Amino acid sequence: MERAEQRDSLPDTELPPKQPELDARFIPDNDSGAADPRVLSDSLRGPLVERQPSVEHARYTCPVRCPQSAAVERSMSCTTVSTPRIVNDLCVEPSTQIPTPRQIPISVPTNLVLQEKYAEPDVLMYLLTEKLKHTTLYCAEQNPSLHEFDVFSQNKPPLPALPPLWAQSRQEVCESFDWFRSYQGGVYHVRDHAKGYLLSAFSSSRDLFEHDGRLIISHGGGKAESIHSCQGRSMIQAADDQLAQDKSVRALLTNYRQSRPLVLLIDEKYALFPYDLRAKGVVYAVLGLYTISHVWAEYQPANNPLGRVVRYKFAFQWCEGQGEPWWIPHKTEATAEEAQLLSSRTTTTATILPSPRLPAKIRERKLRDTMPPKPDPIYLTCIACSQKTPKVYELGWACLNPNCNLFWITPEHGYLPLHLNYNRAFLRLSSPYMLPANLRDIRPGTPKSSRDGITTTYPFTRGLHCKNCGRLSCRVNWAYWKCPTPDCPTRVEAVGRLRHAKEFWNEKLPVSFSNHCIHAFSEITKETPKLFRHAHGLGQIQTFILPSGKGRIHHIRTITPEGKRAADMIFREYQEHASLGRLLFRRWPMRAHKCRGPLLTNYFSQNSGEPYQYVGGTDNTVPFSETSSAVMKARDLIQQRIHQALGMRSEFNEVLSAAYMERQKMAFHSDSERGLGPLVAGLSLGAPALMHFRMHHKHQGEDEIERKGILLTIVLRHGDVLVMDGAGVQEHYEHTVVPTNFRIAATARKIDLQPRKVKDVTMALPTKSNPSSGSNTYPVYCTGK
Ligand SMILES: O=C(O)CCC(=O)C(=O)O
Repeated sequence: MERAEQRDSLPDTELPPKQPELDARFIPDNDSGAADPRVLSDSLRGPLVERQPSVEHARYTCPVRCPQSAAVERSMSCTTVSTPRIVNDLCVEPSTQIPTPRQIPISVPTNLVLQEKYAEPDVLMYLLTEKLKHTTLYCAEQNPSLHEFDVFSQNKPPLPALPPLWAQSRQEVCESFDWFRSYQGGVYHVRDHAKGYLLSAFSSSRDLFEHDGRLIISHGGGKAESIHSCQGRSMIQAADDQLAQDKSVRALLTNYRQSRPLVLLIDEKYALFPYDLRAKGVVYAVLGLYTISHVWAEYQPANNPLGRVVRYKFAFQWCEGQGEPWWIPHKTEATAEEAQLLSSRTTTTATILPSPRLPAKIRERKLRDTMPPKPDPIYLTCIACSQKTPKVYELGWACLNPNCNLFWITPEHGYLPLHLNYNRAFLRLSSPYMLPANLRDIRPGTPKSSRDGITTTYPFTRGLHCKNCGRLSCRVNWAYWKCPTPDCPTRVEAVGRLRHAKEFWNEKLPVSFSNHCIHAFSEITKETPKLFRHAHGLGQIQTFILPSGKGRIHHIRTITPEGKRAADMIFREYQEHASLGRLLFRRWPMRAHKCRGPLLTNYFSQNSGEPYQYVGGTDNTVPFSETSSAVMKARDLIQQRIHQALGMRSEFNEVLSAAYMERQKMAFHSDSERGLGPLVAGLSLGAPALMHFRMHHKHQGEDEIERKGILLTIVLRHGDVLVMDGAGVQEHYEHTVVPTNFRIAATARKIDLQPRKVKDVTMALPTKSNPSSGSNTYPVYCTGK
């Protein structure tokens, strides 16, 4: 059962999701209690100086001076509940009445650091409630009640109003907001510059949200420790140094050099944002445009053999010209002090108003920070590499160029320690960056009807920005866009003219062959093509034979124009009925995927006849008696062609109709739902498509070519019928269909009508490199016995 979820590949640019980083400061010691040279002491070891581990370096002082101990040795980190644990710089003595521990695996975000990857739920609860009010912990346990702890959101005030741009799923953002179209990475970059940057849970030390969010410091560029799925097994990939030439870092550095603004977004896990987004049902919110005011590199502790990694840090400053950040409540009257500050500022546009909510102490600090800079120079030049580096930390200046021999070394104190405070002068806002007028409004426009009446082009696949509630959403329905926020009335009709098949006759194929291509390693053979006669002329049949009796694939083509007439009429009828609402083409949520929030199929579909669980199940099924006549005509034509060309009688009781707009496709999958008959046949209408076959991921061997390669490609044209003949085709192969333009397909199957029962099956999930990798378990229906 590997299907609907795989049909809809994530965009090819995507990377596996970021995983939380572990903090190497607290890796348990070896049994002897002696310091492990691999583990960082309180000064991070650099590449040049070999330091001998010493007991002194193996001790940490508890910064909150808890009553139990003033200093905790790393060697004390063990798994018993009575032992002190070190959590995010806090020495924590768990309560003695903790009930029997039950070990559960947890994934640890960077701002909650446990010594080991296992902890008892009660200890976690204790830590969370008693010590870590500002921490979000995501517990990857099976028990849904323990699935997510969000202690921080409990302590944040609810978001006072909806943001001007927000969404509930990553797909909603990516499909409707051109500044951020990365499904899994945190940096969206195009042609070497960054357009969008997502702030999420995986923060690192000294990430900051200052000046009410006008200054945000974050580490960017990936390479965090991550968990990868490999043939069903999870494997940890250690964190690695970020390099200036890594794609994301390089793009951000380009923005910095060119003072090119980019958009910052947050999700509801971003702990430094002062409001709880979830209170308003917001999962993603667009903050606005920022420029990068400073870039530097740091050592961060990491769970890798060196115990540390290089991380690039970026200081993002709010661009003036966008008005006041939307999350700052409007202030009615400025105090005399603030009025003075306002008049002293050089900017002519929006100015900083301290939020009325902020306590007086913070207001004072803000005022101090925004005073004109003291003579203290922020940037100094390194004597070794001649690069200018800002004085980032209070302790002293250090070269922060990771390629320099003096990286991370201060002239006065040697290696910088782990615990560092920022130099306050460094945190002052730099001179404001004024946005060019054309950038001041980043809200997407409303979809426009096209002048030529064609509404199947790529821009019409994009989502909607609701002018009423600010929600970004996907286009779910064929006939209209609708804002999904309950009670929001926004609806935009998508009326377009019907398209004729002949408009696609001259579509260019992205391949050099015109009918098919068999890979040399595939062992697939083909029979000599045969002609056959049908009511309106001649057709041709080409049969491909899969090795070891795994099945056959028949490509039935109608070669005379008269033969295409039936297909022309069905194509037209499909479109008419879809625009009249007699055929409800829509996109369906997939049940297993790696993205946050629901993920919709890439194409529109409607199922007719018997329920087909893969795409929408019974929700997406209209009985044949009520379905559009286009569907019934498509089924009849498929059955006729099979009879005329192959001499076989077939009677299909289910038809999945799929409509693809420009750039939409169905990703690799196999039609192996239990209860499906061995014959699956599809009619192609409209633009041509490439249908590729490759080995099923279950049967992929060690051989790289066999594993990755496409073994057979068939060009499907308007009116063609493609028949997959034999259960072995689905068992051993996967297929994908990539249309060149607007296309409709009707795929018919015979579904066993025996009562079905729910059963757990493991199905694969799409990834960038292998759309069928990974696994996940969810209930599907299958035949009884
Ligand atoms: O012809 C198409 O569009 C692909 C249909 C298909 O692969 C399916 O429905 O399983």
